[in-house]
Amino acid sequence: MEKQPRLLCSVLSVQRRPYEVILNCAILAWKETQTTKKHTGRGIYGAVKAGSYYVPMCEIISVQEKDDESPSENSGKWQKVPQSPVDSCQHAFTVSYVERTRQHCWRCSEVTFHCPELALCLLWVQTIREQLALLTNRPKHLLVYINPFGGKQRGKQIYDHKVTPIFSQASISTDVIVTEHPNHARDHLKTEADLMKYDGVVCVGGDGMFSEIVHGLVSRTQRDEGVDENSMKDTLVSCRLRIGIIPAGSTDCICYATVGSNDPVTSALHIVVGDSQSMDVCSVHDSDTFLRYSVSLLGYGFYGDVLTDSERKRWMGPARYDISGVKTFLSHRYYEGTVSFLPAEGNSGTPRDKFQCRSGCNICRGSSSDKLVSKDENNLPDAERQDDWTVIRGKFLAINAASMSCACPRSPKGLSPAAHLADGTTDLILVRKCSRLDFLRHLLRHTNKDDQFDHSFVEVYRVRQFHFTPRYQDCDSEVDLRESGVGSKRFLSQICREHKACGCIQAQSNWNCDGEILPHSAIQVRVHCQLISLFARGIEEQSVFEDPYALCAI
Ligand SMILES: Nc1ncnc2c1ncn2[C@@H]1O[C@H](COP(=O)(O)OP(=O)(O)OP(=O)(O)O)[C@@H](O)[C@H]1O
Repeated sequence: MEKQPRLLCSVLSVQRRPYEVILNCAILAWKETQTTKKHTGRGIYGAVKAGSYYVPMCEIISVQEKDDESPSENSGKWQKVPQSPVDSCQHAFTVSYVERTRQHCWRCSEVTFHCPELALCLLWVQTIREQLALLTNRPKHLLVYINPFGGKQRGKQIYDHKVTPIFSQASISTDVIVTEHPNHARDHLKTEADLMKYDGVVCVGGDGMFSEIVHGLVSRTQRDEGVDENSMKDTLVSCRLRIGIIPAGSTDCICYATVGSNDPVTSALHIVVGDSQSMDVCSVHDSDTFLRYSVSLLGYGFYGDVLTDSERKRWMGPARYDISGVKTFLSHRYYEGTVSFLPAEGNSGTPRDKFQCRSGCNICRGSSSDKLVSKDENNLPDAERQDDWTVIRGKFLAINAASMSCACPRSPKGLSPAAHLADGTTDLILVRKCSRLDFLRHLLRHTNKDDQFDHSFVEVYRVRQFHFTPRYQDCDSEVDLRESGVGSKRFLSQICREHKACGCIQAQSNWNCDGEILPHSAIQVRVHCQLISLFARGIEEQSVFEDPYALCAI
């Protein structure tokens, strides 16, 4: 970090002890002037030095003058007579800032500085406010959608009690819409919302609610920019507004991946400080028809079947996922088809890398130029591009595309631990037909720390685009069928598809698209690099901070 010139330096008191307080445009630091052996201060930013503390300017939430606490006003009680100049500091200001606690959670903390004179107190308040005003990435006006029925139906309560006080402390104004039906937020964003008024859109709910916001905002942006969503070849335009998620759902997978926890206060603070985390979005098409966007997981076979079955058991509540999971596992259905994909080349790493996507990830940072690359790809003749495609045919128990690790408390490392949030790729995981025991071994790897992909029947590829065609929609395979004399089998499975009640094995599954059923088998998927941006900063590593005093030019 570069040394910054001091803006202010004074001796002020904190909890009746004198501190040298320094402000520059990057940090506010305070160091005890008389450290005693007994007192071992804890740096707010981790262990700095005993009695030394600092907060980066970008993590200060607000500064307020504190009411005068002169002894004469506290009448009727015994008062301590001021012994030293520190005791006589009657003017004070309070700085609210972000403090890190356990498991990537943030809290709003405060420190009050007492000043000997009013003029000095006002100077500190004014100077800190001027510095905060220079942080132009902070939102001032937000559009908020609350799903009152997400998760445990506590969305409104969470917003009113935990988020509103933080937004008002940071002087953020809001327009709040409590949704009245599914897709209310999506449709409002798509057609009605006056987006120019806002610096961001916030959803209070779970992953389903976030998906609504993504669909509304991305579709609206393409419409405003004259981009045809139905055309696979068109490069989509990135959204101007950042999205904030206040977790109030049942899984909150996106919050875990982008913030590291599902704590509403932490998410509110990431919004207040104006964090920014880009994210890739996959568009899913069936020929020239746009179907959906996906940001986390596209799953065919096992995960498609679990979701389809669990939807029929909604009345069971969250237990339905476990019951459908066991049922689907026991049915051990596999699906035939053709997967073709365009592998990611360049510096994109591999799905088997040991390092994970974390705050400030170099691979994601280096990928921002991929937006331009993918534009150029559009200009290549089709024949040239097809040479780069890889085609795999087979029988699969599961075909998954993870655009992020998909880590959550149930699967601490996720489906693809090394997947990146914003590198313009998705990790395509093919689980070929194997025994039930082997498939169980594979599923168990989602819950432990062993290599997910270290099985002979599992293949993984980092890709920019992929297509899937189920066998009976695949023209080539008709030839295979005739040759192998199983035409009657095809005829039967067609009957079964049309008459599901017969209970025999279905030839096709559905796609699970970020937890929503996509009733299509043949799809074409393209990753759009960094199409959206969230009020988040990725999962932070524990870092060693420098001595703040070394950062202030004397
Ligand atoms: N007012 C509403 N009434 C009924 N459904 C709604 C309403 N508003 C939004 N929804 C729908 O509720 C669905 C689920 O919401 P949400 O994602 O907030 O919670 P969840 O499903 O419990 O959490 P998660 O998606 O994390 O598992 C969303 O797909 C959304 O479209």
